[in-house]
Amino acid sequence: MQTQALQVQLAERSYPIHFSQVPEALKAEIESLRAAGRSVRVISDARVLHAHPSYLAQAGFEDTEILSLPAGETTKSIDFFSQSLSFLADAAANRDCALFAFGGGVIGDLTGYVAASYLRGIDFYQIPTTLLSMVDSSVGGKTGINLPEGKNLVGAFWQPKAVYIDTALLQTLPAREFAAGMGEVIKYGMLADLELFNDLVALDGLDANSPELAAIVRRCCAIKAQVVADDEKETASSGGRALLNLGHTFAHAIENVAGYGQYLHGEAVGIGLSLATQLSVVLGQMPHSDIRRADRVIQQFHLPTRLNQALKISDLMDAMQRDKKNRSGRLRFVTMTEIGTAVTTDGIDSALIEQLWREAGAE
Ligand SMILES: NC(=O)c1ccc[n+]([C@@H]2O[C@H](COP(=O)([O-])OP(=O)(O)OC[C@H]3O[C@@H](n4cnc5c(N)ncnc54)[C@H](O)[C@@H]3O)[C@@H](O)[C@H]2O)c1
Ligand SMILES: O=C(O)C(=O)C[C@@H](O)[C@H](O)[C@H](O)COP(=O)(O)O
Ligand SMILES: [Zn+2]
Repeated sequence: MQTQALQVQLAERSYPIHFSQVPEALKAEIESLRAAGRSVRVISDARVLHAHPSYLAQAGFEDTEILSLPAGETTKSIDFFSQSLSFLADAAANRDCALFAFGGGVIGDLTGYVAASYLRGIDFYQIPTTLLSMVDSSVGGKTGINLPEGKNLVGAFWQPKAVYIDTALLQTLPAREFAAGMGEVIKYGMLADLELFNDLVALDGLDANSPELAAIVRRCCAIKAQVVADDEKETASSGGRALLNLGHTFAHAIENVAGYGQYLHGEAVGIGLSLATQLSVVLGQMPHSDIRRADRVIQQFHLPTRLNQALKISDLMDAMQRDKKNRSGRLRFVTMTEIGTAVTTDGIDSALIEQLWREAGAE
């Protein structure tokens, strides 16, 4: 198994993703920051700190001020953004403050946006603690919070200085959260890596103890690092970073309309991947048999492919109108031409999307 760091290549904003001897590497990082006279602060959530009460101290963070926020999607909000800024301002943190996110995607996205905003930008580091944050959210610098009107509507592209991935932290992750992370793993297979998709199909299951886990996490990070290096701020006129949004036009609408936290992000992505596959089939880009192929793997990892409650189609369509990929008032979707190859697709008839929602259990 490869243990050396991966590099996200972004010229002066390049950074490493560390995978081995993480507590030791973190300790060295903290020592070097402190030796340079810099202050260190951490934002985390109560559940993570409860699950790993001594991890930070062992990784060199003893005597570090830690802001512990409530766990869950509703923490990715203006209120907790404001509270996090006050945490830094109350301590008179300077521009040399290094801010660490210790948690899942909620903490990573929020902390990154706090770092992007405080004093117009301070350094931040990611220590992801969920599968989802290890394979996706800790890499790439999309930071932000939700608004009542839509997911991730406020934020900034702000790259971390380094990412420290320690899969041992996943030992305490609840099974439902592990499954949610698999939503993004399956997404990577479907958008860019048929071999990964087929490897997932062949697995009996996957959990924190599986010998295959470390290589799968690294593979997802490598795909993301490449896509981000090629199109950091999602400005490509087609394809590019937007492809990482496979399934997300549907998923974000579900999360928003059902109420943040009702569906975990990865669960909504499971439904979104199924719908993106159906859309690709209806557009004549993939054979009908791929619907079953996709749904099988999504269900194999304990994720839904249909809604568990009847959301209103009109609300879902409204939420989609606020998707950041849209251009000139027109919806833009990510579809596939085959499993393992994604493309951006514009100009889809909204009646077709409404029909897909209906089949997913909306009304
Ligand atoms: N920035 C990006 O590129 C990107 C990518 C994907 C998802 N996201 C965002 O990430 C968020 C979802 O992240 P998430 O799935 O990590 O959710 P999360 O951060 O809410 O964490 C999930 C739950 O697991 C708990 N937890 C975390 N680590 C634990 C551990 N090791 N042991 C026990 N419990 C633990 C948390 O307290 C929380 O209750 C969404 O807001 C989504 O929009 C962002
Ligand atoms: O990093 C990206 O780019 C992604 O799209 C990764 C997604 O998994 C993630 O959910 C991201 O937060 C979605 O971003 P958004 O721009 O659609 O809000
Ligand atoms: Zn996502």
